[in-house]
Amino acid sequence: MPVMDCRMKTQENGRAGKQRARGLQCRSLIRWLDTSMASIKLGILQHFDGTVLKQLQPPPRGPREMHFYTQVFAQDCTDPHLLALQQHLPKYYGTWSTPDNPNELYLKLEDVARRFTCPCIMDVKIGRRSYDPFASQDKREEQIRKYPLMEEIGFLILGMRVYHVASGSYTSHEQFYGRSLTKGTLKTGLARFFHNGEELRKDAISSSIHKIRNILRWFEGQKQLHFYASSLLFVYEGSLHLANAKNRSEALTGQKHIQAELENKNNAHLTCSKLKSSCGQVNCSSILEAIHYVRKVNGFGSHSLHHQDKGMMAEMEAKTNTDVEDKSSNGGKEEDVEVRMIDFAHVFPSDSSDEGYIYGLRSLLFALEQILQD
Ligand SMILES: Nc1ncnc2c1ncn2[C@@H]1O[C@H](COP(=O)(O)OP(=O)(O)OP(=O)(O)O)[C@@H](O)[C@H]1O
Ligand SMILES: O=P(O)(O)O[C@@H]1[C@H](O)[C@H](O)[C@@H](OP(=O)(O)O)[C@H](OP(=O)(O)O)[C@H]1O
Repeated sequence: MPVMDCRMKTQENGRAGKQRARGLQCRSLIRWLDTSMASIKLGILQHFDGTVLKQLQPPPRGPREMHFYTQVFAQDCTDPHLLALQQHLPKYYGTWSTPDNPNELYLKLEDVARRFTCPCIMDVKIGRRSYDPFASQDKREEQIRKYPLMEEIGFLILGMRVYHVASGSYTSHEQFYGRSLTKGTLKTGLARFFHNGEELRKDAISSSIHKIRNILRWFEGQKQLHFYASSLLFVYEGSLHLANAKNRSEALTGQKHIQAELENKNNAHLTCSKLKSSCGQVNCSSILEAIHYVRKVNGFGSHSLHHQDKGMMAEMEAKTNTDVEDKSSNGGKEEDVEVRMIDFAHVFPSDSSDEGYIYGLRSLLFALEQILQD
């Protein structure tokens, strides 16, 4: 995989174009991996300590998202709804920046795909409207034009990447794929995410349904927040033999790996160890193929992160233990899949149920249940 020094080799409307627009400039410490996935909406900066970095968007979006994560993961948070919401989000480890540009902030988040060896990933925007109540008329029209069926269907596939077992490679679909789906083709379009070229991964569908139902329950029980243009991130293990045997052993080795990385925090020569260790097969690269890398060097990004890293280790440990316990109590099904809420640039306080998001979740559930039945 050729590594290019920050040459944005992608379409301007893709992820890299956006990052550039947001001012992510070439620095000797940040590299861009050349990849055919570049135009697909499945990318984010990754830190070598196992977290991902989401650059703060320009105001009001970025500060709003940061405020949301800060509120939900506040140490003194006692709000039962917010506490219950934590399990459905990537964990938040505060903000991050480089010493040479302390004003350029990133949200430091748990990498939801990290524990998977051959992660199949799908990003689905949820809700009947993908613009918030304060959006300009132009913005509304632009969003509606992109997917006029959003109101009726309640969700939109923004991108997916599926591991095909026979070829040992991935197939990808970018945003235009989701936008092309109609009520008539929606189920087939969605089912493609769960088809590995040989069989439909009904286990992954069932686990996803279970997780979506939990998120739906949270939404049905709360009246304080409304989410617009927010997504669900789906991840399941694409490698079949790993999917069966993975949880117990890999959770433990993954934990050891993170520990080793954190211990080597000041090692200037740390390279793509995650890539090598998490994905042994040549064609079986992880989400890392579609993302930027942050190379760790002395002092790079280590300021004010020490306690967060420790916190992360403790949480990883707890998570690992939970994984093992959950696996023994339910056969491991739900733990084979991640369904997490992401992208909170348009979350607003309210005093009513979020009917738009609830509609989207029910619609998505209905489609997945239909796929299983069919
Ligand atoms: N915590 C995470 N773990 C793993 N991958 C993530 C995580 N958060 C985001 N991603 C990946 O990064 C992509 C972009 O994330 P996100 O939607 O939050 O960014 P964004 O810039 O707000 O996107 P947009 O505004 O275009 O919808 C997601 O589609 C997903 O593939
Ligand atoms: O999928 P695409 O075609 O890339 O479209 C983008 C997508 O709808 C984002 O969700 C939206 O950001 P918000 O949800 O934050 O509005 C962005 O708005 P923008 O063009 O105003 O950045 C759109 O361009």
